[in-house]
Amino acid sequence: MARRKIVAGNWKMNKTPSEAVALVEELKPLVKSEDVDVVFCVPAIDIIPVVEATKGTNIKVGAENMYYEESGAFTGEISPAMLTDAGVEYVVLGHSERREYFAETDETVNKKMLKAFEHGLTPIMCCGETLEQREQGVTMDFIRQQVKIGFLNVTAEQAKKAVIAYEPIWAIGTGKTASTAQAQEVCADIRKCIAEVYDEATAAAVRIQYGGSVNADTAADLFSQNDIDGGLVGGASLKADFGKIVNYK
Ligand SMILES: O=C[C@H](O)COP(=O)(O)O
Repeated sequence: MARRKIVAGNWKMNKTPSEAVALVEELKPLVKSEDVDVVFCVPAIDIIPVVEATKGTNIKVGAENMYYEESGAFTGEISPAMLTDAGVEYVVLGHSERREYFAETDETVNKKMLKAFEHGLTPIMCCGETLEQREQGVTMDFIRQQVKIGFLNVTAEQAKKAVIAYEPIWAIGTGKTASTAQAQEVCADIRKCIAEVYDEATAAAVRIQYGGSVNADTAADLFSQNDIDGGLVGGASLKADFGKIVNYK
């Protein structure tokens, strides 16, 4: 069965609540699609107004992070139940910016993955190598480790619903997109890794996005690769171009 494409915008730390609503209103008519799942992953404080503003559209709302505990004395954190209660369906986990600036590790990402599934949230688990790792030829060893630890104790049934975002760190926010061949090669190997950990059926079901300077000019080539099922888009998700990326065909 063909995998359904999924194009998600990661707004990162951009847009106040009122700006968020204005952006949703601008993008709403542009991101209509019958064939593509469209997700807006927004800052925590924007979630409630964005859920409200996207009602009745094809747009799903995602969070950019969450904590792995149910509730309690974890000042500043957001629980999975808070997200689901607010109408969130997706959650970005282990973005490289969180790994770099907020000390996220493969182990904490794994805890978050398990908790997200427990609450019926769909994780978009990010992985990707640095430029140094690519130059040293250890890209796949590194990514395989991120994927294997991230999916530890995740069942095959859960894994089938997961989204993995391959984001080479050197391509994020740099304007330097990975070539379609580079992106396809890594996404295919991630799928192979999932097949080794689980089975072919699970590997065939999991959706793998590419992320890193995706724009309206590069989306069509990238998203038409065999193992690339859409994109996780940063900068270009904050402008009208996002509509062109969703409707890349
Ligand atoms: O999550 C999105 C990625 O970090 C890509 O960001 P970018 O499209 O601005 O390069």
